[in-house]
Amino acid sequence: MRKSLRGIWLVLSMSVRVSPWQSVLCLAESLGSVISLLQPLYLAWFVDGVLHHDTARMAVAVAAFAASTGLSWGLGMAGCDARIRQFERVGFAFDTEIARITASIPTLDHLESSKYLDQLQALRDQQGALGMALNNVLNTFKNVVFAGGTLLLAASADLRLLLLVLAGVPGVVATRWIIRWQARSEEESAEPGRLATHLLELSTTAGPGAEVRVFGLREVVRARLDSAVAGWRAPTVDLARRTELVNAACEAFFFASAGAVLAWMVHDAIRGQVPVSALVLAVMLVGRLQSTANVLRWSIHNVSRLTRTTGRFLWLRDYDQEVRAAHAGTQPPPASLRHGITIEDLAYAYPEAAEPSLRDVSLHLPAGSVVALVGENGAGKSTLVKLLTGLYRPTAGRVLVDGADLADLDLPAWRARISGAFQDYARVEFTAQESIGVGDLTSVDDEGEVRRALREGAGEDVLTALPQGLGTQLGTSWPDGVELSGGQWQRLAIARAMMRTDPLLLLLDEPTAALDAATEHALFERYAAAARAAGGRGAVTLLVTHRFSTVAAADLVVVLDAGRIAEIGSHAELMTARGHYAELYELQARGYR
Ligand SMILES: Nc1ncnc2c1ncn2[C@@H]1O[C@H](COP(=O)(O)OP(=O)(O)OP(=O)(O)O)[C@@H](O)[C@H]1O
Repeated sequence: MRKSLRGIWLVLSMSVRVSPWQSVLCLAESLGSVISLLQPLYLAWFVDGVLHHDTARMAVAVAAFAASTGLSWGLGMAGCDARIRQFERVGFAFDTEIARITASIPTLDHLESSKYLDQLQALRDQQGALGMALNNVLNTFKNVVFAGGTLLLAASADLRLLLLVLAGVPGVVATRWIIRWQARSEEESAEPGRLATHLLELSTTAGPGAEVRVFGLREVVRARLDSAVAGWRAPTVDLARRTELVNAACEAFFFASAGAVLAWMVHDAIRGQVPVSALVLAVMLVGRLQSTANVLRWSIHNVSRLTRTTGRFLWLRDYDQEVRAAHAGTQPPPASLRHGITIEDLAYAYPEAAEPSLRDVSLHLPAGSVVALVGENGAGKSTLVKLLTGLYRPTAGRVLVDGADLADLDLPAWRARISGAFQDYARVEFTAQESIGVGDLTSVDDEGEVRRALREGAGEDVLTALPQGLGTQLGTSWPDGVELSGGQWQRLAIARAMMRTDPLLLLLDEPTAALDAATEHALFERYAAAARAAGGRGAVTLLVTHRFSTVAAADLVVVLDAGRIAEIGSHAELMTARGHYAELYELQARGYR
């Protein structure tokens, strides 16, 4: 009940926020429905007037009927129009809010949790449902008012009609079952729905298209897609079948009961114990009571649907607030680093992962240093990089920036002092200038700065592939858009990382994987020289790479193995130690000879 009230409040307050006047106008429909309530009574008056040859009564009945019909129709039209317009606006306002919350959650963990993704999928599957929720609230209000009035009218005609309320009880009970089945069906559909979306992307987008064709995966993907779609639809089909069956049984029971009550009243009318006008009213009210029972069931149904949908929205909002509360740090980052970045007993486990991906990591990255992070695939390098940006919350331990806990720092302010190129770099399909320039929003329109960043990231060659230079639209899915190679996209990502001129931490997570070893080496030496030149700021440069030839230029090499630090020291120290690093280094060096 509390959840339903919270959901109704959420929807109504959003409606008032979107447009207070339209919200009030929406209530006109309910008023029209109250006015139309008394129409059976006017008909009964008319019949009574006919039976008693009372023309005045007949005229009053006709006038009342005509006036109430006209008024309720007019109010109904105005209210319905307002309701439709308003629920569209409210739906749009909720969609915007969902997009805003999803994009602004400060960490990434949620995007890797299946629980979160299932909730989001259910929210997306019910797209528009939050707008419809306003419709449901208004309809429920109208239905409840109408049902109450109908019951009063029925009681005034003949108390036996109230027995039909009991005949509606099985329907109400059945509605509760249907609601439960529906919630289960939505949950069961979420995961196969996500799988179907993923498989559809695999089979219809250009990126994975090559592998799908080369490996002949079309049939495999299609078969899996069929089974995912079947898994996604099965709960809905099953729900529809059960619902129809139960509804038919409830209606049959209601009409059988109504037939019995009416037969009883006809029997009494023949004996003169019930006036004919009351019988006319009763016959008309049976139909109304039946539709009242139905709309009440739908109202219960709608309120529970609304509760579920608003519940998911509120869950998302609460989650956002919870994450924000956990990152409520307000301390500004230092203007420059004097000591460096210290990692203390850091551990991190991905959501729902059985084992932590990093554990017992303690490390000091001195101010002004160039650090190389190496290790085999899955060693935990990218995870460590993301922890330094505050994209994940450590499961244990902490990161200290010149002695200040990262958790106490103002996260957006800290991120404003980081720059980087990441393994999963973004293909920003804007113009080339904007695609690079977004690395520093304050200079996005400054062509000179963008050219400088391109130069520092060794990406000038990319300009030759761009017919309109920096003004070229990127991505062939846009008019006049140009597609780039993987390496060219990556060079733009590196240039983007060069846009910020005063980062305290420069993260380069295999940004050069698509470049040849010599270019990577040259680039890294350039970064290292730039980092040393900017020594006054104490910036730390952290490079993740698999190429040991590049690593030798770093001040410090950190070797990660299965989530732990295996070795640490300068290239020379690690070579002298003749450990795992030296072994891997020589292995690669032999490969190049
Ligand atoms: N989103 C995720 N959810 C669960 N586990 C993950 C996720 N991302 C990475 N992992 C796991 O965490 C471990 C470390 O992954 P990480 O990407 O940090 O390794 P890496 O050293 O950067 O590897 P690579 O050199 O291949 O990029 C791996 O065992 C990986 O399976």
